[in-house]
Amino acid sequence: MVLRAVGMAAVLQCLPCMARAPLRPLFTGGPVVRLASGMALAEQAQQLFQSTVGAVLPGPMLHRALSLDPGSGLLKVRDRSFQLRQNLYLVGFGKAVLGMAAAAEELLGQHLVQGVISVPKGIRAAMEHAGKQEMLLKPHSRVQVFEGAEDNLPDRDALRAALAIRQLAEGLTADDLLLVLISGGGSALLPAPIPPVTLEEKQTLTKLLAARGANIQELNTIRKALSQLKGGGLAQAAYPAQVVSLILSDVVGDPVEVIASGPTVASVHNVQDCLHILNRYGLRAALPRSVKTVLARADSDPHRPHTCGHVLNVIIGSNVLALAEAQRQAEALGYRAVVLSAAIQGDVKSVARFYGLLAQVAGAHLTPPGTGASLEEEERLQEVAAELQLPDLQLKEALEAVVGARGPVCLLAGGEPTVQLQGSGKGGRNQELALRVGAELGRWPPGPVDVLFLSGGTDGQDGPTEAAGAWVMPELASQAAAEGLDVASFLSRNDSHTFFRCFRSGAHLLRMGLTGTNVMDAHLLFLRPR
Ligand SMILES: Nc1ncnc2c1ncn2[C@@H]1O[C@H](COP(=O)(O)OP(=O)(O)OP(=O)(O)O)[C@@H](O)[C@H]1O
Ligand SMILES: O=C(O)[C@H](O)CO
Repeated sequence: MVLRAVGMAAVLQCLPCMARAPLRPLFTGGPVVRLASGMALAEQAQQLFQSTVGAVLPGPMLHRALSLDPGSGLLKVRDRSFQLRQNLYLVGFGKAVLGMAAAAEELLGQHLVQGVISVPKGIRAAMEHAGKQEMLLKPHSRVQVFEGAEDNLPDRDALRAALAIRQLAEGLTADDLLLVLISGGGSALLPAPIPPVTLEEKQTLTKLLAARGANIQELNTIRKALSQLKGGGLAQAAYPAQVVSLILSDVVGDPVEVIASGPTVASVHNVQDCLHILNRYGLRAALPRSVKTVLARADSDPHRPHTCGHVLNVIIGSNVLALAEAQRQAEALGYRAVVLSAAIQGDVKSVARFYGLLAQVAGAHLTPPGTGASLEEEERLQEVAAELQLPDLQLKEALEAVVGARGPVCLLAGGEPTVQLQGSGKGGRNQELALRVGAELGRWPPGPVDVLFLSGGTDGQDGPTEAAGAWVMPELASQAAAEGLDVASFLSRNDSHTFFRCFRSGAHLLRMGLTGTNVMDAHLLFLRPR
């Protein structure tokens, strides 16, 4: 009751501040802690986040992955070469594909005959508005653009795009090379249900599975079984042309068969796998007749599984790559930097607890004996880490590095925690994580170490908000209380964005607009002994 009253007061108090607070650009947030270099810790954190995103922007990624010898027309992709002679075709689907296509056309345009891409509704206008010309195709581009899949759901526009992509692929010959640009969101942007399954039926099934908690592997296994193009179908349609897929990963572990439902990767799943998943989420009994028909047919279909021997699938950007760049930049700024994990998953509350304990334990290693965490906290940290089951976690290595550092430390991680929505507030998983970590950090007595935690979505948009994420320090809860903002109350409503818009007039929000890329989230934890 008390909490609710405080929360309402805070919201009311917030409204005027939201009305008058202008959106602050990145780098102008209220710096509080200064490093020896003179640059504020908050500024460094935001700069590092920008570097993380910068490493996986479409242009730099494409240029790293491809090289063209203009004289001979020889295209090199990794250790493979392809002869270009006006025989190049391009298709693409995903949230980051507009910028990828622009970069590809700039690099290979002289050989490009035709292209078709399927990208999210409104993305061209958003990029134009943000002045990101490098993400836009040139006026006389050979690439036809379809916009669709509003709210990340397959729709009629995306279906039209998928049919145009299929048509282009089916028209190719053995002399042609098909460049396929793939990024997250590609599944919804390439719907081509196998008849008699309809778009509406596929949409309903996808929504039901997602709402009942199916993970992306499960969801995409079902999508593949019901699609003409997913699970290797696109590669099959393009045969006998050579196919090169350039993939920007938005899935932990970069599994090519899962990202955008692997349209150029032969599916290894059978009907039993699908039935198992449908059973698990209580959907088997209520399946539409059309879905049952397609699943029943699948086992005896001579065209499946698709063969993909003519395909080269290449991951050109990922969370791992982005974190590696952030680590390099942090070390250039004088930090001892360690990548903890690129596979952070699990409930946001446990993830926040993990970072809170990590900050305390690492902080203790940086301060004189007796001023920091106890053995008990170290054990709690190990327990929480074990519960999260992060396959690639380098916790021991990170703590050893902290012990050896005796100076500023930056621990980096990435992935995609989940938020179980309970309230009707406005937020995203990054802002919620940051707010929860802020609350955790405030629970410990402050040691002689400055601490800052930042969480940001590399696509620049955290949930349905205009911010990419937020950054926090241990003083957050007490400073918020002084402004009449109760952190727990905002958290109970999943209202992290409203909190950060109010707190210090939005100074802790990361605002960079849509970045044109998407490799999940980045988490940066800075510790600096005073
Ligand atoms: N009020 C809220 N507070 C916290 N998290 C929220 C809130 N509303 C939505 N979300 C979370 O935001 C996520 C959806 O946002 P977003 O589009 O950024 O993620 P996504 O669908 O995983 O796409 P991408 O992988 O491109 O980032 C969901 O995980 C959802 O739980
Ligand atoms: O499109 C999809 O399937 C998801 O974004 C995972 O890549």
